[in-house]
Amino acid sequence: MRELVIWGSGGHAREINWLCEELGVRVIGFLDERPETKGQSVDGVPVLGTLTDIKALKYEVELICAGVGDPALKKRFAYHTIQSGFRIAAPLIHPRVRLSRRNTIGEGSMIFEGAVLSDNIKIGQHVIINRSVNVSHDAVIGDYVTIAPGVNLAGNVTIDEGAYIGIGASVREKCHIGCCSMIGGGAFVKEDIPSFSMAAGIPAVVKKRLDMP
Ligand SMILES: CC(=O)SCCNC(=O)CCNC(=O)[C@H](O)C(C)(C)COP(=O)(O)OP(=O)(O)OC[C@H]1O[C@@H](n2cnc3c(N)ncnc32)[C@H](O)[C@@H]1OP(=O)(O)O
Repeated sequence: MRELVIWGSGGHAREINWLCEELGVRVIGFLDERPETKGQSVDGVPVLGTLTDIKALKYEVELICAGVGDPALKKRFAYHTIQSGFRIAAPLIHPRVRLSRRNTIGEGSMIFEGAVLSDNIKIGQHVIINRSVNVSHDAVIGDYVTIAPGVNLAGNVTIDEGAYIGIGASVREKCHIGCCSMIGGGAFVKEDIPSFSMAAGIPAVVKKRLDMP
């Protein structure tokens, strides 16, 4: 049986734990940098501390770094996990996801129930595709991207590393969303969005520039 440890112990980490229950994958514990959470039990799964606390499990468990929605945090967790010599988990895909065998999905990524990913789609590492997301043909989704529930991406959309697509947003065909940008919930993106921008509304317009991490 696969055994996993999940970075994070909040709502999203708990949803991954549920996904793992559905897949028959055993979650050994959560990791959380906040010292006060160590030793707590979340949905019956222990919070183990940080990577230092699970050194003995290095060659036994796979790590999920996308246990939080924030792309920058995912990236930091992944950096430390790889530096410490732990293995990143193979993708987690809910049994009720539809996807073509011509799609590629990077390690540490996950796809939740009800998502449909049609043909020739490339998904990077540590990507979250949440429930009921529709991804159309030829999309390219970069590392650490988070796509919230109910998002619709039309054909040939490109989303660069570290972008966040808010709940229920839709993106028109061939649009490009730049690195680390955020799209507000419910938006309709009809033009390219530059990197490090927050865009929202129908149609989506850039509301503010975001700081580089
Ligand atoms: C299972 C789960 O729970 S998954 C999580 C799902 N949650 C989401 O997807 C959340 C999506 N988040 C949002 O939509 C947020 O509003 C964000 C992240 C895009 C922006 O948040 P903030 O940076 O705090 O934006 P802020 O409040 O400063 O707003 C800036 C401007 O954008 C507007 N704005 C923010 N979000 C939206 C939106 N979704 N639609 C339209 N306008 C918006 C604000 O009204 C404000 O406009 P103004 O300058 O004219 O007054």
